Amino acid sequence: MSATVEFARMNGLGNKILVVDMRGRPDKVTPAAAIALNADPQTEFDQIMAIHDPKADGTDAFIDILNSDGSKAQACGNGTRCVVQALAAETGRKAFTFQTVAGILNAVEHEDGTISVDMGRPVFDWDKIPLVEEFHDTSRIELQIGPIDNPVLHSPSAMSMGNPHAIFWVDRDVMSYDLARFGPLLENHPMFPERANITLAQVTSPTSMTTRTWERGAGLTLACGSAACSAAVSAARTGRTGRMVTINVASAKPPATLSIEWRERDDHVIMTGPAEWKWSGRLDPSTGLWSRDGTQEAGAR
Ligand SMILES: N[C@@H](CCC[C@H](N)C(=O)O)C(=O)O
Repeated sequence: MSATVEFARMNGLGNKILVVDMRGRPDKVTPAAAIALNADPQTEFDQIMAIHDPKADGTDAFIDILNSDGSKAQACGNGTRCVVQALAAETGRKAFTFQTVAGILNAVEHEDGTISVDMGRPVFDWDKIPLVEEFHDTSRIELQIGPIDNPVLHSPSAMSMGNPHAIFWVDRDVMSYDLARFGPLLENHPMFPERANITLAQVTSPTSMTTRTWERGAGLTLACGSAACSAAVSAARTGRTGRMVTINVASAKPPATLSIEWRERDDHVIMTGPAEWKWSGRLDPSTGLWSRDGTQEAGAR
């Protein structure tokens, strides 16, 4: 293996994250490397968060985000917390400013180890989410799945949290829906020209809800931070909750919650939750060949 970089296998509430240190290099983690890493049970992941040298004044790093199918994502809330934890452990610093293709993100690690990320402002314009069809009100768009006269899921709230989301409101346990079946149909529905992350949300009180997400480019994951933010914003926008909610991410491992505030004063969405380091290794960003620190264990390719 040549030209390797350090990476950490991390857990963002069940979201499987690889944080890859690409600082000081001009190249990128290739889609082929991402697909190869995801094909190995030991390194399979939902997102790669590749840390690059900063491109803009006042930022600490540029973060390139890849889904497990090799496609690019514009935002990843759970992965951003993992990046903060990795850089905080390395530098002793607590506050960071990142740039992604979607804009600037500020984040801070708290004394109790939880991490808050300012995910920026939600976007509701139909052509910026984007949707293929004009909707004056994207808080309830015409889209349904299942029998026409008795749809299983219908009328989602659509928005962008840097990346496209559709939130379907359900009134029973989110685990009781066959999201593995409906997810791919909805992710790739013609309504979403750039595909979409698909979330089921059950509001359980004016300050709490449970979510479950089929992620664009990654499929059924155990948690999705930007989806949790989108569900919180959409719930407040439609009068289902207030602007501060606790999200029980239905499949989170270990069970955990995210706190989301859609801040009134500046319209920004603040997500707070945990991140967990699992193990470290080195990988080749062009091929995905990898090895684990402290063992002879290595990717088979
Ligand atoms: N798991 C992420 C979201 C990942 C990006 C998504 N799959 C996309 O393509 O938009 C999160 O925690 O936000």
